[in-house]
Parts: sequence; structure tokens; C-alpha cells
Amino acid sequence: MGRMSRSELNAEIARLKTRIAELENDIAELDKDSGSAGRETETETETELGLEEYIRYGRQMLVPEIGKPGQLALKKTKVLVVGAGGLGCPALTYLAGAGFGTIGMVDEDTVSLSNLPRQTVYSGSSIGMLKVDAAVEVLRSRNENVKYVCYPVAVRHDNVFDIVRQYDIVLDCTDTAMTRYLLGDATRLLGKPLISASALRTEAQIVVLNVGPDGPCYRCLFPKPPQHVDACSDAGIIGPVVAVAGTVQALEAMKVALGQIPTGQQRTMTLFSGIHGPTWRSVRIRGWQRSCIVCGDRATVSEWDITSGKYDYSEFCGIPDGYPDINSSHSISVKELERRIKSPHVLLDVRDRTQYGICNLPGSINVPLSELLGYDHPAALCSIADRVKAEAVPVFVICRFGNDSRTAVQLLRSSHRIGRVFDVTGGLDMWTEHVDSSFPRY
Ligand SMILES: Nc1ncnc2c1ncn2[C@@H]1O[C@H](COP(=O)(O)OP(=O)(O)OP(=O)(O)O)[C@@H](O)[C@H]1O
Repeated sequence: MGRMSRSELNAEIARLKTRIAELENDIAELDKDSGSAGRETETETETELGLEEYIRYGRQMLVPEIGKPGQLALKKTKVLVVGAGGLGCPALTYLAGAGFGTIGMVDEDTVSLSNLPRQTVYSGSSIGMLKVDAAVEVLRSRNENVKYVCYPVAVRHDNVFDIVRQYDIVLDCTDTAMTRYLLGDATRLLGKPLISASALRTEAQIVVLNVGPDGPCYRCLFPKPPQHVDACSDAGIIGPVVAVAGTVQALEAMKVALGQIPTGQQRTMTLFSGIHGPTWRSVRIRGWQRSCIVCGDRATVSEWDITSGKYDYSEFCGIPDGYPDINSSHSISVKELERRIKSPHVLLDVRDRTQYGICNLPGSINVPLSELLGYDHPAALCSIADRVKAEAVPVFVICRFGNDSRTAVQLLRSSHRIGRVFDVTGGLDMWTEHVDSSFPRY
């Protein structure tokens, strides 16, 4: 096999990370099953409800639109929530409560203090944790009948199809134009209903896409990205407003699973205004567009165009930096390291012990990459993970030239579940070059 290009390697890394997440979830499921072994179990297959489920879901089963057939339909449905933030938290809470069979959740972000007012699944003790890990802990405690699958990654062009393909319904709970188009295109091409929502300041909107013969896809509805979209972090957002939108997303997902989206609703968008009233409006939207480049008569964008990176979402959305990228958003320069080590942090050096013995940065901790790759979690790593969780401090990972540290960062995020972890680009070699020329080069 020839040498792979950087983008091919990135695609391979993204694919492997997704696969690792799936395998870890399978292990968690096995652990859960063996943990409950010996307990009196009812017949809880997809075609029947156990006694506990009758009690748990009884109130909603009394609603004529649901009943027992509806409850069983929910149990058979696999739903994916992309983004576990302001929209995702209420959506996840109600999807889990409703008894969907499988809930997948995708987010690479960690919980921060500024998330707590809106992202109600998390608490102070979640700060610094990966959102998907913090969320699954809470959701599992609320309803352990659901199978939860966590993906601690961002959806990108090279993993979106692998993930979305495994689900029946997708909720877009993210906050960037690029992800909205990417998810819109992938769900349309895979024929999956998409429930999209957004909220800003006091207003929110929710729309169900890719349903019915005349129902539009995201791109039919918005063929061009907006010139400028305010982010919540700049323009502001009120917790209850975004919670309304996320909650309606969960409701719409239930309706899709139950086959109860009324024909007229396939071409409407729901608007909520929290300040004027509050008021609800249902406005008519464009239907399927013949000219759509993804699902129109002469569509020009295919799954292959997207996964191979031939179709450029950054260019389309006019965003130079692309997605939150595993190889950029988790990296810092040596200059930035110099600034950031003045605040509480963990500096992890992943060179082997001999090299570490030759020279090292004061205060650093040595856990060689070979040990991180091993089956057992090194004790030092466990204490780092505890500290990160307790004090919400970032972890900076360094090596000699910046290669092993990059691998370590991916591993720490995907396997060891440490969230705020950053690779120091160029490693100690760059440190000598740009920060401290007296630090030995060997
Ligand atoms: N491509 C993506 N894949 C998966 N999750 C994504 C993607 N893009 C954004 N997200 C996630 O969607 C969520 C959006 O949540 P929200 O709009 O509440 O923003 P936030 O980043 O949590 O908070 P704030 O904007 O206030 O800093 C975030 O958790 C973010 O990490």
C-alpha cells in the first residue's frame, strides 16, 4: 500500500475513532448485562414490554396517539442526537424518558461553567468531562432500558455517513451552519428524517425535514448559507427558549417514530417567540426543490463527493477553518503552552522513560505512549483523570517532535475519556526553538 496523504490519514483516524466509540459502547452494554445477570428479568424484547415498562411508560401509553403499539414503535426506533448542548440536553432527556430503544449522541466538547444555565443534564461536577460521558451517566440513571451510544467526536464529512447510517431519525442540535448543511445532506442522501432546530436570544425555530414525497431537505429550504449568523456566545440566548426548541425536537422525533407527522406539517416550520407573548406560529415553507443539488432532478453532490472531501463545506459556508478538527482544535503552539502553564494545568510528557530522564520540563508528568496504548490504565493516568475531573484543569501533552503526543491526545479523548486535552504542536523541539533556547535538544 502506498503512503497515505494527510487527509486520508485524518479520514482513517476519524473512522477508527468512531469504531472505537462503538466498541466501547458495546463493552458498556456487556458490562451492564453482566451486572444485571441473575436479576429476575421480564421478557423485554422489542416486540413486548416488561412489567417495569408498563409502569414507567403507562402515562404516555394512555394517550390514544401512542397506546401500546406506539410504545413498541418507540422501543424499536434508533434516534441520533448530534450536539449535546442547549438543544441536545432537553431533547436527550425527553427521548430517554419516552423509551426510544437506542439513543446515539455525538459531541466532542467538554462541559464548561457557562453551559450550566442552559444545559440542564450537567451539574458542577460535570465540568471538564466530555459532554457525552456526563450526559450518558445522567440518562442511564433515569432510564436504563435504553441502549446509549456515545460518540466523543464532531460529525465531519468523513464520519457522518458511518454514524448516521445506523439510526432511523436524526436530531440536529448543533450550532454551526456547516454542520447543519452536512447533516442535512447526509440525512437526505441516506433517506433519514431530520429534525432541525435553532435558537437565538428569545426566538427559536424547529422544522422536520426529509419526510413525505414533497417534504424538503435542509438544502431545498436554505439553498444558500446566511451571510452572517450570530452565535449564541455573541448574541446571547435564554435557557427556557432553547429548552422549548429542544423539547419540541424530542416531541417531533416521537411523532416521526409513530408515523404521525400530519401531511400538512411536512411543509411547515414552527416559530417560537419567547418575548412577544410568548407566541407560536406555524409558517409554510418551500417543499422539495427540483433544483436542489443534493436531491433535485440533476443532483450534483453524492455521498462519495462528501466523504472524499471533494465537496467543500468550508468554502460553501465561507468559513475558512472548517469543522472543529481533531488535529487542530485540540492542538496548541509552544508559545501558547508557555502562556497557559502559568494557570493550573497538567503537563503530560509521553516520551519513553530514558528520553524523559535526559531532560524534561519542570512540573511535567511522564506516562510513555507505549503505556497509554497498553491494556491497563497506568496508575498515573488515573490520577490525572481524577484531577482533571475534580479541578477542571486542561491537560497539555508533549513529546519530542509532536507525533506521539498527537496519537496520545486522540487516545486520551476516545479511550480514556479525558476531555480538555491538547497536543503541543512540534513538541520539545519547538519549545527549544521558540521559547527556551537553553532547553537541551538531543
Ligand atoms: N460538528 C459537530 N458535531 C457534533 N457536535 C457538534 C458539532 N458542532 C457543534 N456541536 C456541538 O453542539 C453543541 C451546541 O450547543 P450550544 O449551542 O448550546 O453551544 P455550546 O458550545 O455548548 O455553548 P456556547 O455557545 O454558549 O459556548 C455543542 O455542545 C457543540 O460541541
